Amino acid sequence: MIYTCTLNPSVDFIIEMDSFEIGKLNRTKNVMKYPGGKGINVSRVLKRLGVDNVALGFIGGLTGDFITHELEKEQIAYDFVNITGETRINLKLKSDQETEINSQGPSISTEQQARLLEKMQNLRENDYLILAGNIPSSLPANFYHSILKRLMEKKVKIIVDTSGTALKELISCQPFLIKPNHHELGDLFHTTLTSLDDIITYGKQLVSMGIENVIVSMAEKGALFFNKQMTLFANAPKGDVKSSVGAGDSMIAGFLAIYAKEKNVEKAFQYSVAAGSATAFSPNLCTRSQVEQLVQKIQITHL
Ligand SMILES: Nc1ncnc2c1ncn2[C@@H]1O[C@H](COP(=O)(O)OP(=O)(O)OP(=O)(O)O)[C@@H](O)[C@H]1O
Ligand SMILES: O=P(O)(O)OC[C@@]1(O)O[C@H](CO)[C@@H](O)[C@@H]1O
Repeated sequence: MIYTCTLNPSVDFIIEMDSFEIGKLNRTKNVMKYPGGKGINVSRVLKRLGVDNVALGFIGGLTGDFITHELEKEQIAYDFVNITGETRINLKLKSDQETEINSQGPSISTEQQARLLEKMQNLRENDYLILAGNIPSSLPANFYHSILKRLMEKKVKIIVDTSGTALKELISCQPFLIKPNHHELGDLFHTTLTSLDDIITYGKQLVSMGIENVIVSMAEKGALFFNKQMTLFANAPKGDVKSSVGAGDSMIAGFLAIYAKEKNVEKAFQYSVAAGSATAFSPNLCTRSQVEQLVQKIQITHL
């Protein structure tokens, strides 16, 4: 089974405006709200790609009810820990540019933390667990690390999509897959990566440090894939970007949707880039038919 974990889910409130001026009265053209948070996005895209999965994490209040209701409509299984606080609302402003305002989120008690860790004890060998998003400030900074340590010996395949210190300390636990973007890859090594050659050097370094598979996304410049056997480059198709929110999450879902069934990393990587771009070209997350239309446009080059 595939599990996603979202420590700090959100209701993503999307506001479209013809123009947006700070300090002025702005009127909306369109507003939409979606269940969000990185793991929840992965769950939603996986389901659209025909892959059953279970969403884990913390949820609370009326905003939490909205999320579970939407997941039920999409027939996505979940097993959240209920918290007393209210799940956050994140604002995504779309005019000529995209502006995001992500809230801090509710605090989570030690008892609630323990309940999530307990649920994770049910995971078994060859299950996949996606840990996606930043760790909220009310949780210990090493919360992901504690999860990985518990699940490593059970041979659960762990996918991590986070950044900064949380990502750095997980490298030694040798996750199955990580997906930094090229800025996050540079941050890991305290540098700024400007050329493809630099990105390749540091991507390969992560594999030599024990990470099985690494995808480095580079927005409209495409993506790179690294493992012990191969280094691949994929172009990103051209299109009209509607919202890049969830593009990275869709890449993870796209990769796993193929890998979990076929164990073919090259095909999984191609599908991953198609899913990322299909989401960038959609107002919210991609659909299966959008991904399948784009996948033929993604060329994979062995480097
Ligand atoms: N402008 C774009 N044109 C085409 N594809 C894009 C564009 N922006 C993003 N993508 C697709 O989405 C993938 C992920 O994008 P990006 O590198 O921005 O990831 P990210 O920083 O994790 O994204 P996010 O945090 O917005 O989810 C890219 O590899 C590409 O396939
Ligand atoms: O505040 P975090 O946890 O870093 O990011 C949360 C978030 O921006 O990430 C998702 C897109 O990847 C959105 O659905 C959500 O609002």
